[in-house]
Amino acid sequence: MELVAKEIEVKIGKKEIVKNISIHVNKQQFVGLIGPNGCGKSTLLKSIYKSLVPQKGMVFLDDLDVLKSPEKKISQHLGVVGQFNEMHFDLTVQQMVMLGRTPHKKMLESDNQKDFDIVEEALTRTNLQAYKGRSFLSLSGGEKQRVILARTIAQQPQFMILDEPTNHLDIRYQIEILSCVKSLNIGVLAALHDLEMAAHYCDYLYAVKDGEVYAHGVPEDVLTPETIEALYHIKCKTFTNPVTNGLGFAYGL
Ligand SMILES: Nc1ncnc2c1ncn2[C@@H]1O[C@H](COP(=O)(O)OP(=O)(O)OP(=O)(O)O)[C@@H](O)[C@H]1O
Repeated sequence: MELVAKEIEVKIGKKEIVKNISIHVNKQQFVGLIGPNGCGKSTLLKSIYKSLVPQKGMVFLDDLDVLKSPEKKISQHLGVVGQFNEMHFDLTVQQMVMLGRTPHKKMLESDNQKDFDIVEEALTRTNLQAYKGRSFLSLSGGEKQRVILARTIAQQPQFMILDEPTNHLDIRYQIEILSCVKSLNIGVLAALHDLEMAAHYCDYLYAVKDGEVYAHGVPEDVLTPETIEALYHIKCKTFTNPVTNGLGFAYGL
């Protein structure tokens, strides 16, 4: 299975936010979207997961036409961890994660042992076992973020879209969450701000600037000082991070 977005265009009012962007995510590939605040990453992701209707373009999961298919059908294959997770009613953490099973169930079908086992595994993967009975609304921002990821894991999608999944998370949890997502071995499309994390976890990157793809390729080819300087209007040097042995970045104005 592959996730393909073709020639997506989004205009809000008179402003062109996404200009003819195409994205390809292969089975089990971790693809990152990078770019400065306001360049259009969230808008592009929203138009791929149907939270927003693009003026032009197509989205396919193999031959499933995402923009024309019912929500439930799409949710059986595609999970989303959005940027804002506000809720107005309260559930326990376990009940929240159980919601991830909904796309696989018939109307009013009750939760069975398999569902409970899947929820347990999702809670374990996200380090949330101890929070099972807690009220979702009482959690911190970072804890809520992990619950939303657990819910999406319980959905068992073949593809996941994540909009800045490490927002709210401390450094350890940023690493844990991205490692957890990577270990799922599914196709991933994630907007990321941390370039070292993007270099470490992504197989392929799209760099977006002013609503257009400025560069794309493997992280070593995209994350050059020249491209980073052009994207963020800063000075940048790259080096080998002595702790991770991966790509490191030094920035300045
Ligand atoms: N509903 C809207 N009405 C007007 N402008 C909008 C709307 N939604 C998004 N925009 C504008 O579109 C541009 C792109 O926003 P978007 O949220 O896609 O950027 P982003 O790359 O995800 O940014 P960030 O890194 O800050 O999350 C911004 O200038 C934003 O103000």
